[in-house]
Amino acid sequence: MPKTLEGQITMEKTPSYFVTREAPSRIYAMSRDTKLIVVVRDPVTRAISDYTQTLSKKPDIPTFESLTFKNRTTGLIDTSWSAIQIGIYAKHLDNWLQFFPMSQILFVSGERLISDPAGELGRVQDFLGLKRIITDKHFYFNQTKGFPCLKKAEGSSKPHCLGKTKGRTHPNIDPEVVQRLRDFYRPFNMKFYQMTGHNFGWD
Ligand SMILES: Nc1ncnc2c1ncn2[C@@H]1O[C@H](COP(=O)(O)OS(=O)(=O)O)[C@@H](OP(=O)(O)O)[C@H]1O
Repeated sequence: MPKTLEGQITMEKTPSYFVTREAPSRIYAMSRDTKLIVVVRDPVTRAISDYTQTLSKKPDIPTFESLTFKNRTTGLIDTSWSAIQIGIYAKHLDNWLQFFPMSQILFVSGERLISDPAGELGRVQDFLGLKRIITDKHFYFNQTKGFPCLKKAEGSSKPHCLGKTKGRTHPNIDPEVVQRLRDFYRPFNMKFYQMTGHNFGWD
């Protein structure tokens, strides 16, 4: 991490930190005052999104449905598959709470980041002790992209949407498999809502 002067905030983003066993102790050893921000979305959609990303790089992988189960007949879910494992948020959060208090962790709703980006970024700015500089005025909904985009990119006067790898069309997944995954995640989601004191509305 670069050195940070008084009055500056240094940010670093790595999606895999949240699910990496050693990350909390290492970050704690670096600075126990670090504020942590995690974007979470419905773990079922997250798993399908994860699969879609892998599929775009390796088109020959097995179907989502076959990777989901250890045994399709018994309906036993393969929790060792990372696309499934990452969505067990309560388990990962437990690991972080061994080192950091909840007051130092902000969970941003991935769903609200799309439906109300300014509102969600308002929470981020408050959490970081910043003035609410980014507001509704900075966003517009781009019909072609199907997502909110910035009216002006940093250092430019032109609108800016995220790239092609963000907001891909997901493949259709067998609704029975989706339902089985919903049932699988429900208790973990409930635990996560309890731990964070926030109902993310995934059920
Ligand atoms: N404004 C805007 N534009 C485009 N996409 C948006 C936006 N806000 C949130 N999202 C969602 O971000 C998802 C991709 O982010 P990732 O977390 O996969 O990115 S990362 O590669 O792990 O950093 C991506 O997931 P997919 O839809 O599965 O591609 C989007 O749903």
